[in-house]
Formats: sequence, C-alpha cells, structure tokens
Amino acid sequence: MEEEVENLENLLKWAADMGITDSTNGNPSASCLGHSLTISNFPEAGGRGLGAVRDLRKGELILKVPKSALFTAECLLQKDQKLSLAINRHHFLSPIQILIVCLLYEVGKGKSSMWYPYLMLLPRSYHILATFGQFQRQALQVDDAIWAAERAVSTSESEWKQANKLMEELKLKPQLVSFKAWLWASATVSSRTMHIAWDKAGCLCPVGDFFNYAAPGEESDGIENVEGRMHASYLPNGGTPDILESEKFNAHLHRLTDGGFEEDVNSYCFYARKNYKKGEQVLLSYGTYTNLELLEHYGFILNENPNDKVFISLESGLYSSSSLPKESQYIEQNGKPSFALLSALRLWMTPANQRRSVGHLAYSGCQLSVDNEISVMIWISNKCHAILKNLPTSIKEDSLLLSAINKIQDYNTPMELKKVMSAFGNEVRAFLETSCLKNGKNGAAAAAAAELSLSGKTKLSIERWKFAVQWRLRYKRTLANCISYCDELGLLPCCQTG
Ligand SMILES: C[S@@+](CC[C@H](N)C(=O)[O-])C[C@H]1O[C@@H](n2cnc3c(N)ncnc32)[C@H](O)[C@@H]1O
Repeated sequence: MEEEVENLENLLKWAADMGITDSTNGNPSASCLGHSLTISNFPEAGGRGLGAVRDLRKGELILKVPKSALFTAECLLQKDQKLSLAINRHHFLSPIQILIVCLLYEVGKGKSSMWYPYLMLLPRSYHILATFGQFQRQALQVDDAIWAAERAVSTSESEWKQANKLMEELKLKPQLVSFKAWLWASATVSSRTMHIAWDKAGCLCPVGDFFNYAAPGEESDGIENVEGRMHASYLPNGGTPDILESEKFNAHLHRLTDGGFEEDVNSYCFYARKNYKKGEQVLLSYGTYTNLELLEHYGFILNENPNDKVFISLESGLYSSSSLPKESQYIEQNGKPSFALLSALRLWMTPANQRRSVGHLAYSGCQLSVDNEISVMIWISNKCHAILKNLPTSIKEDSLLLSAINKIQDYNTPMELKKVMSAFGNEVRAFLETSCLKNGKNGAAAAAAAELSLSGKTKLSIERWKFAVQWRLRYKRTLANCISYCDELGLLPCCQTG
C-alpha cells in the first residue's frame, strides 16, 4: 500500500516535469493534477480513475498531455538506435506488434527507462478475452463468444510467435519474451492506447489513460456514437478504422468533446464531456462497443450498456430475403429487436412473390399486416426461447453461481469454502478441479489446499470466470427481455409502430 502511494507520487511528479497538466489554462504547473482532477478509486466503475476536484463545465479543457510525454513507437525508435535498427529488419510486423515490443523493451530497462514512473503504475494483470483459459472460454457458453475468445487467444499466440525473433535480437530478458509477458503488453496496448493520426497502433498517454469508460450517451452530439478517442488500433473488424480513415468522419471527429491530439498545441487534450459535480468520476468514451467487444479489448463489461447487441442466428434464406446488413440485425439490451431485424423478418414472413411490392414499407420500418406482425413476434420469441433452452444453465442458475463466485472470492476459512462447494455443484466444482484446488475426495483437505492456493493465478482465474458468467447472464437477460417484448407486442400488434 505504502509502495503504491509512493509510486503514485512519483508518477505525478514525473508527469508534472513532462508538462502534463490539468490546470485550467493548460499551462504546465508544479503539480500535474489538483486543479481539475484527482486520482481516486471508483469501485463501481473501473476502480482507479479520475475524479473532479471542483465542478467542471461541459467542454472545459481538463487535461493536457504534451506530445513528448506520449509513449509511441516513433518516439522510442528516435531515442534508441539499437531498437530502431532491429525493428527495421522486421518490417512485416504490424504497428501494434511493434508497439508491444517497444513496451516490453522499455520495461526491460527498469529504472533507467525515462518512462519508469509511468510503467510502474500500469496494471499488473488484465482480463481481456485473450487471457481467458479453456475453462473461462467455455464458461461463456454462447458459441459466438467462445469463438471470439478462441480467436483472441490464437491471434495473440501467432502475433507473439511472429515477434519472437525480434525480441531475441533485442536480447530481452527471458520473462519478457514469454507469452505471458506478451499477453500483458498486448492487453496494455489494447486497453490503454489512444488514437493518433501518425501511428495505427495509437499511443500510451500517461495520466490520460486513467480515465475510465462510459458508453457514449445523451451528452454526446451523436457523432461520438460513432467513435471515441481511445484505442484506435484494436477496433472491431471492418468497423472504425475504415471510418477513421474516411475524410467525412475525420471532419466530424474534430467536434468531439472528449478529447484528442491537437496539432496546434502539440498535445493530447481532454475535455469534460458533460457537467461534473466535485467528487464525481470524470469519464471518457473510448467508442461504441458491445459487451463482448468491451471484454475482448478492455477486459470488462457494462451491466447497462446502450450499445450491447445480441445476435441470433437466422436462417440463410432470411438474410437473402432482405438487403439489410447482417450486422444491423440484432436484439438490443432492453429486448427490442433492431429496426433491421424487424424489417428483415417482416419481409421473410411475406410470401416470396409479394416481397417486392411491400419492400418499401418494410424498409421504412412499417408493419406489413397484423398477421405478419404476430408471426414475426412469435418467431422471435420462439427463437429466444430455443436459444435459452439450449444453453447449459438458466438465468436463475447463473445468478446463484455469481453469488457463489463472490463468496469464493471472499471466503476466509476452509469451512466457508466447503459450504459453497456443496451448495453450488457442477460448475464451481469443475472450476476448483481445473484450478487444481480440489485435493482428493476429502472436502476438508480440498478446502485446506484451496486456502493455501487461493492467491495470484487462481484469483485471476476466478476473476475471469466471473466476467464470463456476468457476460452470459447479461446475454440471457437480453433474450428474456426480448421474449417479454415480443409476447407483449404479439398480443397487441396493431399498437406497434416498428
Ligand atoms: C484506460 S484504463 C482506465 C484506468 C484504469 N482503471 C487504471 O486503473 O489504470 C481502461 C481500463 O479500466 C477499466 N475500466 C474502465 N472503465 C471501466 C468501467 N466503466 N467499468 C469497469 N472497468 C472499467 C478496464 O479494466 C479497462 O481496461
């Protein structure tokens, strides 16, 4: 604890020396924070984050980080010829792989790194999907999610292998060349980098990366719903990088209230996105993400996420009966089928020879007929029921399991653990077995062993397992919300307006 406080003081002093400031006029001052922001703990939203030290007005400049304080591949290569020569020999590596290697290389310098005070304050571990073990991946239960987690792990592994030779040439310490270290560095890059125009991997922005996330919401101007500033490099496939590159959206991005790199002041600037009261946590929108994407790239989920989406598998004929993109056919967290999903289903439920004549109505979100609407609602409701039925556990079981996991995390004595184990059978036991906690048949011995080993690695496994259960529970609740929505509207189709 004392060490943590000391590290934080060192970081703030270092940051002030680097010209990072939260002063109202944006000019560097003796202390980096304290004019607008302070570092605090917000257990309900991200843990360590930035709080307002005074009332802040929407649009106010609240933090400025000069370019020289940004951790970028470019700045590291300029300062280190050995690194620059080695990386030039591996030009096939992606900008993200290069930034990851730069980070590991800099960590390897220890106290002699100019970034040392910053590096010391980076999280020791992460929970992004690529860190999920086999057990945690299976605990997601939903095929698409399991597949996303498997892809995340295999992508990380292959990127690490591709960079191995470079890391050997750089003579990194063995522990920094390990896959574990790679995962740590790639999670750091994935969850903390911010967009800059000159490097697709983005930059690490000391102090600016203490802002926790809030989904883009009502305070935004609508453009924010397309993309925030953090983490340009890992955005979902086919989505934002293209958007970011398009001139049209670049023009809009200048109007974001959150923040971004500003050429005229050669700094990353952050602005209050809304009015904040003194003491409130000041949040940043990193962009628009579903819960699965948040878990994949940032290692957390939001229980209330206005951008969450549940995709249900649809018959192939259904996709071809409408010209609306597959990605727009989903269920919202509140249970409402998306406009595109409803339009596609309304058309699909129409006899093929009549689809052309009603297409314009379907694409404008209109009901086609009472019967058609009832069929659509029944179809979606049945589909959601079938998905829920096919999943290994129910909403109720998952809720109980979550409370069991909380108890496991809090348990103090072997007796308590034993009680939890006997109350919540299968999955808890399976976890304890896979985590080598269960020692033979004797419950007391198992608990004693558990008491000894419930630390470090096991705690991380539990944390990730909990995220998997939270994610699938949220997914199931969305389907249940959808059933209620459809059942209600299926009975009152004439009141529905699309
Ligand atoms: C840019 S960092 C923010 C600062 C971070 N809390 C720290 O201690 O350094 C992003 C990470 O913070 C956490 N985080 C941010 N917003 C969150 C939220 N609303 N709920 C839960 N965790 C959040 C996630 O672990 C995420 O990967």
